[in-house]
Formats: sequence, C-alpha cells, structure tokens
Amino acid sequence: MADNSPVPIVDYGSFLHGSNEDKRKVAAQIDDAFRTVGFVCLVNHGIEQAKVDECFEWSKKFFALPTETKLLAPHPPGGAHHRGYSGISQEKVTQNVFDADGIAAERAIPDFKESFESGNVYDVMQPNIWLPEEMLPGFRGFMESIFEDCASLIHTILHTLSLALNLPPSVDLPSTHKNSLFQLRLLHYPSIPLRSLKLNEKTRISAHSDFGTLTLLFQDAVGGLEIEVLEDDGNGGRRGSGLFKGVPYVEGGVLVNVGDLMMRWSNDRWMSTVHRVRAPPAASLGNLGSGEEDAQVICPPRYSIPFFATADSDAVIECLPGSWSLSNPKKYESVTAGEYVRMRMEALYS
Ligand SMILES: O=C(O)CCC(=O)C(=O)O
Ligand SMILES: [Fe+2]
Repeated sequence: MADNSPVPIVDYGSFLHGSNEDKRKVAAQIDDAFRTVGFVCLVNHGIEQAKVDECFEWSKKFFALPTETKLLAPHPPGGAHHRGYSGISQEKVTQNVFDADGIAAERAIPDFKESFESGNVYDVMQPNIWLPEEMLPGFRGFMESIFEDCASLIHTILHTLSLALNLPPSVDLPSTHKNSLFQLRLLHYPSIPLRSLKLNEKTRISAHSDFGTLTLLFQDAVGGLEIEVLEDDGNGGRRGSGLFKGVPYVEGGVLVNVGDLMMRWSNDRWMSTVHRVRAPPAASLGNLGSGEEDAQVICPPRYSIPFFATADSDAVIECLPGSWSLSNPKKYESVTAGEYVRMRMEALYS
C-alpha cells in the first residue's frame, strides 16, 4: 500500500503474464482489497498509458466545446437512456435513496460537474448519442475503441475474481457479463472557488456508491477523490465508519471498485464503498488552501473517467458459492441484474 493511500496497489502484470501461482496470488490480493477497502489500484493493467492520456485529451476537447455544441448530443430526460451530454448540475447521484423526498434532500447541494456517457455499440436498449462527426472528428472512433479496452479489462478482472472464490464453471463471472452492456463516462468538474466547496455550497460529486458490479476509475493528478474507511461490524463483516480518506493519483494506475450489485452477489464479502469528490488536497493547491486565503483560492478543474460494468440483465444474482456457509448464511434473495439496475437508474433522474 502506498504510504499515503488507503487503497492497496496491486501489480496486475503478474496476473496477465505470470504463472498459475502468480495468478492465484494476485487473485488473493484483490479479494483482500475488496473485502477490507472495496477499492484496489491496479498498475500494469494492460491498457497503454498513452491511450488513457489520449482519452483525457479528448475529454478536455469535448468539454471545451461551446454548450450549444455539446447539447447537439443531449442526454435524454429520465434515467432509462443513459447516454450523451449532461450539463452542469443536471445529474445528481443518490445514495440508496429511492423515495422522492429523500432524493430531493440529496439534490439540495448541487454537483458542480458535467458529463458525457457512451456505451457498447451493440447496446440496442441504450443506443449511443454522438455529436455530428464534423464537430469533433475522431472523438467517436476513439471512445468506441477505448470502450473495448475497458470492457476487456473488466472481463479479465472477473476471471480473477472467479479464481479468488474458486467458482465452478457453472457460475463463471465473465459469462454473466458477456453482452458487455457497460458505460464509459467522461467527467469534468470545472474550476471553482475553494470556498464554495469548503462551505458545501457546491460539491464535485456527493457521497454515493456505484450500483453495478465493478467500476474502473481513471483519475487525473488534481485529486479530491475520497473513500469511506471501513471498520469491523462486530459480526465478522465490515461497515462504513463515516470517516473519509483521500485517494492520491497513482501514475499508470486504474482504480477498481466494487458496486452494490457485486456486494449483494458476494453476500457482502466484497464491499461497495461510499466515495465522493471534495476539494483537492492542500498540496495540489500550492498549500494555499487554508485560512484567510481560502476566499482567493480557485480549485483547478478535475477530469476523471469512470467505466461502469454490470451483469447481463438476465443474469441471476444469487449469493456466489464460497461467499456463504451454514455459519454465514445468504443475506439476499436472488434477483435478476436487470430488475435491480432498473430500479437504481430510475432514481438518478426524475
Ligand atoms: O470523479 C471521480 O473520481 C468519481 C466519479 C464517480 O464516483 C462516479 O462517477 O460514480
Ligand atoms: Fe462513483
């Protein structure tokens, strides 16, 4: 673990290129990270850094376009079709809140961000929404290509997790994600006075957990991502402690975190940890971020690229073998991934 990071760093190269014994070791490290932290940082994950850097460059070019242009690829209203551009403060993540009052309360502090979502080119339920090609030539082709790289990494990580639990071929995790109905999100948090973030007038992204199975998260060096530290729940499990810690940028690293559906699937073995984006740490603000000077300090913009994976909608989410026993019985009824995700998506927009 890096000295100042709550997230363990794992060399995934030894899963990709190592012996069977190396693979088992990496599987055990990721299993341990998912049990204790809910996040892991993979280095040597196989996606070229140059390609990740290029994705950030495209993201910057996209968000730098005039608003009228970005709105040529508008995110449709409602939560059922999650593609295209959402302007600042249009989307608000919710944390396990399904009732209308709860959602309204969560929306009181606006998220100061804009986003662009794209998905699998074969997804007929949620077709992509692109700008006319001449507005940003090459953008679409690049996003379609990096989608493939991220989807393939997700499948490989699912193999690793199957190995961690010694799953029988009948419940092999990659085969439950064979349609790769995933979502690539470009996020831009514009520059903002530090004071506004510190006073909670605005936030970058409020505390939430992700609702699918796994998320990849590429972040830039600006910082500000924080995860909730987990503690023992006294029953052999873990729970959120209410305390948050910053997750520093790791050159060449991709964060991987567990979503709610995977937590349920694993009978709470792997934890879907609450996270948020707040003010960047003082160090990345040139140590100006304190006291009197707060009013003057402007936080630099942050760009991040989450990639959300979920299971095929007909996949039956039934506590995985190895995640329950007589002394640790199943906590959840089985549900299809489709039923579960639909309920969560609908809470996002209304
Ligand atoms: O910007 C970030 O690093 C966090 C993004 C995130 O958590 C999300 O979009 O679900
Ligand atoms: Fe998230």
